Amino acid sequence: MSIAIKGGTIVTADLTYRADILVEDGRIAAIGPDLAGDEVVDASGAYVMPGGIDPHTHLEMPFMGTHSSDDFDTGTAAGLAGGTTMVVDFCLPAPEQGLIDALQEWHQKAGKARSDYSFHMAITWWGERVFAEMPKVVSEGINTFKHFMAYKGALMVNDDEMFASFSRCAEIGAMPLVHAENGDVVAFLQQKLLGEGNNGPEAHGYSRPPEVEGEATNRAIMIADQAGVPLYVVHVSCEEAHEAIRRARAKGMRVFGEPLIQHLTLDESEYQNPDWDYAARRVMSPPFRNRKHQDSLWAGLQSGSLQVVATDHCAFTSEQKRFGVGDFTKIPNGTGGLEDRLAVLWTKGVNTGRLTMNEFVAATSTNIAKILNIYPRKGAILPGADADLVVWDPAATKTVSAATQKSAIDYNVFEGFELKGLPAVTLSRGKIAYAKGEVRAGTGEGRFVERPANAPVGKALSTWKELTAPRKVERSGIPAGV
Ligand SMILES: NC(=O)NCCC(=O)O
Ligand SMILES: [Zn+2]
Ligand SMILES: [Zn+2]
Repeated sequence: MSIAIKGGTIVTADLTYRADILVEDGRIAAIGPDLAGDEVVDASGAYVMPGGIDPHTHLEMPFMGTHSSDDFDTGTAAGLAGGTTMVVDFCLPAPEQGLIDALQEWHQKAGKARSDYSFHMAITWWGERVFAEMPKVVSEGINTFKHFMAYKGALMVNDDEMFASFSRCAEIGAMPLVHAENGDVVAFLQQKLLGEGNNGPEAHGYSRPPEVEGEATNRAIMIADQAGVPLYVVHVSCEEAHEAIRRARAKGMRVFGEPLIQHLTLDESEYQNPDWDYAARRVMSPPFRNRKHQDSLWAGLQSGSLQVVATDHCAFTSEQKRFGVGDFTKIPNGTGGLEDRLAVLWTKGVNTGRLTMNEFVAATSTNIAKILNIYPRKGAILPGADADLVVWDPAATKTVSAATQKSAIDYNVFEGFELKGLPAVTLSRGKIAYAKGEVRAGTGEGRFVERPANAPVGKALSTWKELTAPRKVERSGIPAGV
């Protein structure tokens, strides 16, 4: 069965033009005028863009004594309703657990996905087994390895482990990711604040100042450079971290930065709310920052020093957040955003003139497809690409409300936001997955997307590192005794 998307304006990362799209067998079969299909999607007055790719989600994540409440079913339903057609989640091996064993567990969980998905593999401990299994992970279609520099005593890895893992990534054509916060300093500040009686959600922000993020980002960049591998910094929230990335890129280093839609649009005043639940629902790491940091992140997207807008969707209910009453360090860290990422970025970015429509597509889809080495299968509107598309109605409006969301939790951090520009129809591999407010893709219809190793930037960097590696100077006529 074929579908013709007719009358719309195609918006990609580099072009805006009027054309129809014919979709057949899950792929884009043709782009041009007057195309016909078995079914027609009317896109007049709308933009047709590559479906969003969210490279940072935690669905059914085991964390802080509980599991995040959106699983691959509700999480990907929320994504499709918001125009996101692929998520990349994090596979988290338990202490001493093998990577391949953990991967099997994550494949099991993701069997419920309604949209396509992939995984990053987290390095949560270090040893012979992890070293040996990393290439197997790559042969299973995963080319990224995540390192937490925070969450001391849980997910955190130390510098020597990071250097060993980054070096292994360089050997096997993979790319490391980092959650960059100095976990030792955060752990110290948490205890200090608690000791001083500062136990509410606002103390979460005080315990993770921008400096700890900036320091860790600089450190990760240095370690990646010494290991000879590109680096992707997740949830960049502040000028200090952005500055480190900007400086590294200006020196020719291959470093990518990912701000979140939450950090771009919500600020630290949220933690001062007198309602404990309200503030706790917004506890995530890094925490929300002030206006100066938000302006820095927007400028990074505009200038190209930051490339991707993600969500870090890790949704806990109010009841789960209450684990931390009396001790902010026990509030499960994480917020939602999958359903609203595109519409909030459009409203606050495109409608305000901060971003062009093409920059919007780059930041929500195309750039990450290139970084993760799945372009142009994903992130493109080209013949042969997967027909993951969103028909975007720039005139549609809504007020964000937890009461109408697809996510399983009982609140929304964007509650009350007035959005203009919404998905009308989302297609996932050529099928209508969302239309008229209803998710049509069924549980389990999503597919795992394999991501090959040796992405172009990684290959270029290893060529350069090899060319410029230290070489012994061969000398003749060396005087005796020297
Ligand atoms: N970000 C957050 O607070 N929770 C999810 C885990 C992580 O990404 O650090
Ligand atoms: Zn993180
Ligand atoms: Zn995360």
